[in-house]
Amino acid sequence: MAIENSIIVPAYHEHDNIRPLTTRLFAALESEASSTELIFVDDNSNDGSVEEVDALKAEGFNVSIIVRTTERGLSSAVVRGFMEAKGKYLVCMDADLQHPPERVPALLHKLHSYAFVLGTRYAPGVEMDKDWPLYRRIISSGARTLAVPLTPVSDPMTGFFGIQKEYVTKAADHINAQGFKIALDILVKTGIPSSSIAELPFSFGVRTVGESKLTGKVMIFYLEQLKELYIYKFGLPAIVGVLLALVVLGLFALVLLVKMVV
Ligand SMILES: Nc1nc2c(ncn2[C@@H]2O[C@H](COP(=O)(O)OP(=O)(O)O[C@H]3O[C@H](CO)[C@@H](O)[C@H](O)[C@@H]3O)[C@@H](O)[C@H]2O)c(=O)[nH]1
Ligand SMILES: [Mg+2]
Repeated sequence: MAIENSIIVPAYHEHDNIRPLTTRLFAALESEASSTELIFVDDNSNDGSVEEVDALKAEGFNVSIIVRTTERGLSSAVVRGFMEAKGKYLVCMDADLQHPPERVPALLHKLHSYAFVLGTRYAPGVEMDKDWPLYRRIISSGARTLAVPLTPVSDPMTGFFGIQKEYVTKAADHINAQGFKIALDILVKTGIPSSSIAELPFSFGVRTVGESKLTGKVMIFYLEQLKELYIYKFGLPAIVGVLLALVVLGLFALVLLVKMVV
């Protein structure tokens, strides 16, 4: 059967999550399983992930693994997976089961009618796992606030989303594959209108096996990515103009304050 759907999973040291993700995903897909491929994009983890994928393939699952040896990084791994995908409908999700495979069919269903479907953790009826650490919640909401001027979506930080392949192809030359926030980059660079974007609430789980790869370096990458996206969206002169206006307003307020006090 022709492949309609491609599920792309960036994976680094995720050996223990590969089997549960694959079996849960294909079980959830039911009749759509035969038209779906699952692609892991691994950065030379050397942890038995390749052998696990081979075993799953031998059991009949349509799963493959791309092993990159000269590149590293979440977003560039996703871009690589998108480029290799055969399907018209592309889904990106994490390997660590924080994105429930059982929500993929609903996401694919919406993707038939919308160019972009965003898995959101900020919607009525869904919740963060209570065990998600407070410091991660604070970082996430700060990062989310900084992205507000860039996109109207409720969860620009999400790593769980779907996109029709034609839109990736159009944006391919502009996507910044450096950082962790590929959904945000695609949303800004493709300029997909709000009317073509749907949201799908999901409950964000806690990683139970393996470790998060979020580091200070990743946060710096995020700030650099934001700078690039602001310039991309609003243009450098507009950004400089707003900054200058803020400085002038600040000085004006300071002068008023000094006059009131003196
Ligand atoms: N190939 C590859 N995969 C990577 C790399 N770094 C991380 N990954 C994979 O990318 C996924 C997310 O990485 P985590 O380490 O689990 O990230 P997180 O801190 O839990 O962040 C997640 O939550 C965010 C929301 O707060 C998401 O926005 C983000 O995309 C990610 O899903 C996992 O499948 C992980 O193996 C890398 O350098 N290379
Ligand atoms: Mg994670």
